Amino acid sequence: MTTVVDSVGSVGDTAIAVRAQALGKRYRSKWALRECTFDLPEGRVAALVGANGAGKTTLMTVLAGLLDADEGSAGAAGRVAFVSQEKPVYRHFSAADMLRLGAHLNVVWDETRARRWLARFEIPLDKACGKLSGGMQAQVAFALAIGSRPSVLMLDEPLANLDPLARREVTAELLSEVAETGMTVLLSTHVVAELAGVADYLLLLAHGRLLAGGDLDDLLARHVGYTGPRSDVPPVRGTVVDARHNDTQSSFVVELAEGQPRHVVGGQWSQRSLTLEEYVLAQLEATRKGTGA
Ligand SMILES: Nc1ncnc2c1ncn2[C@@H]1O[C@H](COP(=O)(O)OP(=O)(O)OP(=O)(O)O)[C@@H](O)[C@H]1O
Repeated sequence: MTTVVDSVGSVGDTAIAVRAQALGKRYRSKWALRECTFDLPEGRVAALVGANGAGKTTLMTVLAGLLDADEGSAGAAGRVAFVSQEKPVYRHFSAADMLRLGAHLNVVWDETRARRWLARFEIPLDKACGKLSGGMQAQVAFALAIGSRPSVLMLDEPLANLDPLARREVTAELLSEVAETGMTVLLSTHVVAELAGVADYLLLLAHGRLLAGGDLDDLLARHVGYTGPRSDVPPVRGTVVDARHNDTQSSFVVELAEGQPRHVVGGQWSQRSLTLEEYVLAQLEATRKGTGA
């Protein structure tokens, strides 16, 4: 069971908002999550990514304390709010009714903040939620979560029902909430490209296991793309995450060892930094081929 306490510990000077230790969850005999260990520092915006069925929803549900773990432990510091994929709202309630419910159910309630979110996205207060679009209903669910002033906000695929403009606006609003309140955000998504510049921490799940986790800048700094003449090996030492070849050309994604500098590569090779999406795709592809970590 997730322990919600004032503090779940710190690493050096950094307070930890969410800690998972060897966390495991199974449905009957099938493990959906296994040996999941990470420390998410406070004030971060963490992207939880992975293929369909990787275990993202299971992880969030366990972290939110709505499902018991079968192995290991999890803890979150302070108040946790969780918005599930279904973005639950009562169909016959208006947004204003939902806010009243939020005020009634939450120990801490910030009406101004919740109303500000609804106003920002022009959600009518008096219309029954059942008559709002899917994206608008999602905004009502977000407003409720924001109004509860969580220390840790977990959102399961928050961008799924939203149009491209709304997705950009929601991520921008989340960032400003983080800046104002210092809360920690964990959000799962398949729209990885849109988290560039938003997420600063990554949790990458594959088949229920944590494939990679950590500070996004660190992860991206240690993974480099190389393109050059057809070759079985890359032009640098390191772990090959992904390799692609055609008759004349080879491309590699290489994980450099910690502290290993990026050397200048020979004339026919070029190197480049990866985008978040390229990094995630390379890792997922490697797992699919069975070459990944
Ligand atoms: N209630 C359940 N009963 C049985 N198996 C389940 C249940 N919920 C999830 N699973 C299984 O657990 C695994 C992880 O599912 P989960 O929903 O956590 O993945 P996900 O990464 O969130 O997937 P998606 O991206 O498709 O939402 C899958 O194999 C899924 O079939």
